[in-house]
Amino acid sequence: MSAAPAPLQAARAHVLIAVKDLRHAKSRLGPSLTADERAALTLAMVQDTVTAAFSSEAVHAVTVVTPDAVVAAAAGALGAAHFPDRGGDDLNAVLTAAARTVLSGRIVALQGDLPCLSGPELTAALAAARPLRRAVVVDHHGTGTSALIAESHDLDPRFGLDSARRHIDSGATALDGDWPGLRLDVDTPGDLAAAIALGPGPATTRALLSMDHIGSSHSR
Ligand SMILES: Nc1nc2c(ncn2[C@@H]2O[C@H](COP(=O)(O)OP(=O)(O)OP(=O)(O)O)[C@@H](O)[C@H]2O)c(=O)[nH]1
Ligand SMILES: C=C(OP(=O)(O)O)C(=O)O
Repeated sequence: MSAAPAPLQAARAHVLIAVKDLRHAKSRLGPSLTADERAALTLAMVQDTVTAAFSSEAVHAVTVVTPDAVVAAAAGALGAAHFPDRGGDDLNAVLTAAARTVLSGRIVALQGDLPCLSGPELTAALAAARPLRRAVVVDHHGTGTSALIAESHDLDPRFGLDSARRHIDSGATALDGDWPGLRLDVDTPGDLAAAIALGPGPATTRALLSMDHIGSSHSR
């Protein structure tokens, strides 16, 4: 990625993607996958999410917030920076700390399990959020958060149960764009089936193809 001139770079967003230790991630996919498959799929979805984020012209940097060296290395190979999470803090505390290390500008706290995300979707969401102090992209279930967008000092992340409601109740405006890939976070076997139907990115497609009991002939 070539460096943008400073004013343009300042107008673009910094994406933060939190990912927990791969051994513990995506436990709700547990019944249909082995532990190794779950880790491989989690990593592949992070890779597709990072790749899609970098393909958005409204993004100038991506940082993964993670204690996992494998995630940090794989995201680093795609150009992402690493903010180490040494444990002891919850997700929202570690996201707040990461956002504060980015001194100014727009932050997108983005889920890392968006295998169908496209760059144009993220560009459109960031454009819709531009006039707003704080904005939320509600996930496909209507209860969770795919993305929280705000200035770095003002992120106030409230991820977790019913986070869409808690972001809205704390002042974030829900964006209403038609962004199926941005909204489709994969936590359950049903979400995974929906992602396979929509068309996951290449890393996720490759991971699924290696799991012949799930299998996928779908790719973008
Ligand atoms: N760095 C970091 N990321 C976290 C932490 N807790 C959760 N996350 C990430 O935040 C996102 C939402 O977290 P969860 O829904 O709790 O976890 P998940 O791995 O997606 O799914 P489940 O294990 O099925 O709950 C996921 O990308 C997680 O990897 C944490 O303590 N530190
Ligand atoms: C933590 C959240 O995500 P998930 O859908 O992975 O539970 C959330 O939506 O706030």
